[in-house]
Amino acid sequence: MLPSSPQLIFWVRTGDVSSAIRTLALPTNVASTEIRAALLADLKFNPSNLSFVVTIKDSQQCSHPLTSSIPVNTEATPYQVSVLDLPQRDTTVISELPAKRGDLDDVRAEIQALQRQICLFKKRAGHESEPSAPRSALTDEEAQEYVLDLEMLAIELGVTRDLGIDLPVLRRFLFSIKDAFESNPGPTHFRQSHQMTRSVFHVLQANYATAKWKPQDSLVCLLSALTCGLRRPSSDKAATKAQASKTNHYHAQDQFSILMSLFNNPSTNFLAQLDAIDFKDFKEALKNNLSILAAPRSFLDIPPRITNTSGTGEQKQSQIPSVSAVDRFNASTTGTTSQLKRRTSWTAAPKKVTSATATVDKPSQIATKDTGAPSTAPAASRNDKIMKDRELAKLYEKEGVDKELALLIRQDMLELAPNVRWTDIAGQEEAKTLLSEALVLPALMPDFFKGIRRPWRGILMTGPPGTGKTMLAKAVATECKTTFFNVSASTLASKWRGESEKLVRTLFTMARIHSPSTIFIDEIDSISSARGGHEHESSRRVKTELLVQMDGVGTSATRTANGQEPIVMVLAATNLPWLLDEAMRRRLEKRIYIGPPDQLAREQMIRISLNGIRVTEDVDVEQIAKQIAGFSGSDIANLCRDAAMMNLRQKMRALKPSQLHTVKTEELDTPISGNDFTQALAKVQSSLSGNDIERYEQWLADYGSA
Ligand SMILES: Nc1ncnc2c1ncn2[C@@H]1O[C@H](COP(=O)(O)OP(=O)(O)OP(=O)(O)O)[C@@H](O)[C@H]1O
Repeated sequence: MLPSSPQLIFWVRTGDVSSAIRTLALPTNVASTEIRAALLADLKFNPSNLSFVVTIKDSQQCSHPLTSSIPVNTEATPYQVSVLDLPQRDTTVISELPAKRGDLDDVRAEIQALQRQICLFKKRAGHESEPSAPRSALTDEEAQEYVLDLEMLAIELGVTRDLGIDLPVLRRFLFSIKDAFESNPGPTHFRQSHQMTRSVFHVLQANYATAKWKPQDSLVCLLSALTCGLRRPSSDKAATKAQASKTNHYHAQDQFSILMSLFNNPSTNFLAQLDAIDFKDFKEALKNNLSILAAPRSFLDIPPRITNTSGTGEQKQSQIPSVSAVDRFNASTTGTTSQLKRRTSWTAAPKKVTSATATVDKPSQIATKDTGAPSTAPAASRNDKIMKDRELAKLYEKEGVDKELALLIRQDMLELAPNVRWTDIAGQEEAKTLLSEALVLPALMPDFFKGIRRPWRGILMTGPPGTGKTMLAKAVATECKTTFFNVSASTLASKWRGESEKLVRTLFTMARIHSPSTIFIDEIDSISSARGGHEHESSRRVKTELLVQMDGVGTSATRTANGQEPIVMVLAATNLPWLLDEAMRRRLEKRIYIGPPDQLAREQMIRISLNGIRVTEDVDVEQIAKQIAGFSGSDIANLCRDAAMMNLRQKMRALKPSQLHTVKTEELDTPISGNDFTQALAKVQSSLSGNDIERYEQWLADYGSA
């Protein structure tokens, strides 16, 4: 049975499964790299033989206390000790013991820290187990995450494929279980059930081949673990009545009837096979669910053989899962309100239908209706996206990416389509060539770009404000088809204080996963100015983490799907290069100057700015460009904007307020004239000074590398 109160679960993960099994005296058929046991949490360090003693009770609490001495002087993979705090859903790795025999004091300190943390966890768990402790409801995002995760487990085991179960059916089922948990508050929560299901999955995966289980057995296993917290109404009639009146009964019916629609023939020999496995928690859960399956008539007031299309009036309603969460989920994966509306109306419809064939849609019907259109193409593309998301989620999990931070990074920093092309940028030819070479060639010839030819770890773009540094970074991402992470260093240091180092780590891990990627760090000076006594401790730590991560770029052990080293280019920009400290400067190996545009680039810029706008013949672009020598790119953009508005402003000024509403666009949309430019030129000044430029040139002469 699932624990009714929060518990600590102690995991010992080792690289060598057999040695862990030996060491912990666990049953040998638990052939998983993750060995689970309820924690008695006696962890003592024995300095005389450099070992720690862990005493573990099995999950039935105290039937087989296991005491074992685990050597910490192993040369093997380090032991990783985690505490899983069930109500919190997170597994917290609280310590990683040294892999090699180190300094005795280090090991002792490590163990002591571990003990302190276990105490803390215990206290917290004790506190949270008080009956009055409120249980936080699942957010939509969490629910989506769990459901996606569970779908992935089912897919990974191959059961969906082997049983031909449509994903929409499975998803509706999973959401209905989640809903049932929420409206049927019991000792167990959906979060715990999800965690339980994961544990079951690991055992299933390890035994799948050897035990020769049928796919439906595995799926029953997973679903049983998931639903075991949902108790069927007690045999006590009064209690049953009370429960039914609270609609618990119907929620249980929901999950049961869908389960039945998936498995009309639950395996009969399954329990016998299961006896070979010492995994009491889920065996108990499974028994509960199989007994429900075996007694449909007593539990549900419906005919014994339930198919997707059977049922009567009220049962029909009860069998329709609560799909609001499904809709929200699907909407969030496809992102269109109209589709959401269509689906909502579809899901609401069966309640009104009285025909005996309208209870639960067949998988094929659901697949079609779910897209809101008869065509299968949108469904295919959405499925592609879901599969892609799933693969990504798997990779994130494999690489230990914190899900919440990943979400924040995706929301705040990941720009999917910057949509700036090289041709949108006037001049800066050298920078364009250098940037595309630095990124494109290593991707094309990874074998060549090794050793001394390894790609640049980082490139610094420096120059006065408004000269196109940000545009260049975006164009790199568009033209070189890389994933683009746009990070403002000052935001990183301020907004994320406390979490910033972790954020930096997560950012780089994600960049490797999404390789080839560009991480653009604007205003790098704000995070990496030369160390001074006044430097904030947390900024210093963020900077250090950034340096560490940049060192890892190009030397990562993480490989892409095709076995290549991930390509992550750090592109930094600053208007104040002289503030950069030496450590950062060294890592930004290529340092290039993005200066104000020359005559040709200014002409180009004017043409780009006026693209699609009518101009009169007296506009002499070459002449204007000469007049604005020393202007930055953004100054030129402002000039053109001003010139384009000049005529309009004058016309608007001549109109009375009442005429403003009736004036036609064509009347205002007149071509830009040479005179407009003359007037605009009188107003717009260059934002750059000669001294500034000299300072950049001096810095580039000292430290530049392009
Ligand atoms: N070379 C250029 N080609 C076309 N437009 C440019 C160019 N340089 C600057 N601009 C214009 O100036 C605006 C600002 O450019 P951008 O933000 O890339 O400059 P920046 O060098 O990153 O400035 P800052 O250092 O202030 O962040 C752009 O939106 C664009 O309109």
